[in-house]
Amino acid sequence: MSKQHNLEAKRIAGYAAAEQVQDGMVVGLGTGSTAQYAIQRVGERIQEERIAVTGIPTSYQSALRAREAGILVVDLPGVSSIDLTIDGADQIDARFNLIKGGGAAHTREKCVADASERILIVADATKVSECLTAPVPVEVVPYATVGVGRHIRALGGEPVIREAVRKDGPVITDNGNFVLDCAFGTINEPAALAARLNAIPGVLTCGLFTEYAEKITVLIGESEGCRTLTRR
Ligand SMILES: O=C[C@H](O)[C@H](O)[C@H](O)COP(=O)(O)O
Repeated sequence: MSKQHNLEAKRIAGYAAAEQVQDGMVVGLGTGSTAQYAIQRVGERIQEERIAVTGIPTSYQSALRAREAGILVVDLPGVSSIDLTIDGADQIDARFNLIKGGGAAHTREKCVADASERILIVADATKVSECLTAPVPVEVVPYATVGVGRHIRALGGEPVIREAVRKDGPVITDNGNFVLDCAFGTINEPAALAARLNAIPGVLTCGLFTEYAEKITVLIGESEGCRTLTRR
């Protein structure tokens, strides 16, 4: 898939998800290039249809984009529940386990997912895979980085500290932490791995989302339109 086709697929998925937002909803706003299209389209619908939407951002990126789009933004502690969250993913398996955190936002994304009644995952077709195989982002308290790396190697992973692109040194998350990208090869038991990773002292959250399949709908953008994926 060319970069242009890929962006168009993301736009189609993001826009389709935004159409599911209804007047009066509290909506979780995901992070990343696909979720940004949904934010943009929700903003347009607020202008065009005069619907009332309260947006709950999952990152500074989504808070800023939502503000630009004219969406009223409230932080997560300001609401008791979220009607619908629209978010992207780095990989989606056949059972709707996810790998998230390519944008280092997975901790807040998981908090928002947890508070949500329904979750729309928007992606292009390259994100769909029978099993999870992509590196797992793990948010780590900087003080604990070396020890966490040792635990991850003992679990069979190969951790790499994520480097910033336009700054020397590590990526710093919105929570002030580092991210270790951890390659495990094919992940046969994602829930068990997530539990082990999340139990390491100094780990804030790993990017494996394994507990939300029941409330997830996956929308895949394609040149002919948007396809809803069936969970197996
Ligand atoms: O931390 C970032 C998020 O989990 C993103 O939703 C994920 O990385 C997908 O991003 P994109 O839509 O840009 O591929």
